[in-house]
Amino acid sequence: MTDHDLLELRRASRHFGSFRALDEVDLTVRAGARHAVIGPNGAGKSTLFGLISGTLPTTAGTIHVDGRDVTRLPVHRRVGLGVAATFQHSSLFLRETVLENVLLAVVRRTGSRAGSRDAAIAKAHELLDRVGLPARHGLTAAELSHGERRQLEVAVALGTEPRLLLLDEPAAGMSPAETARLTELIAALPREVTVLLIEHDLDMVFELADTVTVMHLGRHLKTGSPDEVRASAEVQTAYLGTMEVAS
Ligand SMILES: Nc1ncnc2c1ncn2[C@@H]1O[C@H](COP(=O)(O)OP(=O)(O)OP(=O)(O)O)[C@@H](O)[C@H]1O
Repeated sequence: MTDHDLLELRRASRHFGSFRALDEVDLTVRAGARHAVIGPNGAGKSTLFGLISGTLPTTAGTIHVDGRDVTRLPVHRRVGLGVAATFQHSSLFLRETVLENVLLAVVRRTGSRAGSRDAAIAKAHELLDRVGLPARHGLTAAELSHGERRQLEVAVALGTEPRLLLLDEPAAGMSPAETARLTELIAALPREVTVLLIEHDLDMVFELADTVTVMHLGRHLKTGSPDEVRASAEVQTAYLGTMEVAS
């Protein structure tokens, strides 16, 4: 399960006009990894996620998931292959209940076969338990705190039974207590779920990640273990004047 490459980008590029937001990026994510992507603002991290999830077309290069070329597949086909994402801008249905939000994802994955609704509801409750929102199922998503909404987004993403979970700044705007809870939640995910995480909170990154990729100015700068990345002079230089790599 965890001895192969789940995601492979080769020379993946995204240009906006003449601007190279992502420039020939190679990235390999092992199955079962907790792999973080970090880099200063504008490094191309969100663009990279857009290419992997399918919300942004690639200008050049290829993307493979489990050996299959997904470069030109639309988002829903990638979801069907097990790629799920949470984004910086929430995609929750705010007027629906917390349970309905998760249920929609579960049903989208399993289909709405007669007799399967009870199982889907049970699954949705199980996911809400897992993300720490068991008592919130009857509230609308709008009634949740910011941190709880991020937890719900993770439950919605898990509802599609992903093999690859993309988390785009999940701790953005969270209190330290909420970040700690979210970190625990991600750490407790089963290894069948490979996690690719963009995060500015470097404490969270270095606590969770077994592999860290550093992006800079649209290019891949370095991939290594947290210790290798922390010790890298080129990484320190890239961050100079923006933020420090946590020690
Ligand atoms: N639709 C667009 N049109 C033009 N330029 C864009 C577009 N989207 C992103 N960019 C540019 O591409 C570069 C990379 O942006 P991206 O959002 O991927 O960076 P990031 O590393 O995620 O940054 P942050 O940490 O601030 O979220 C930035 O210079 C950004 O201004």
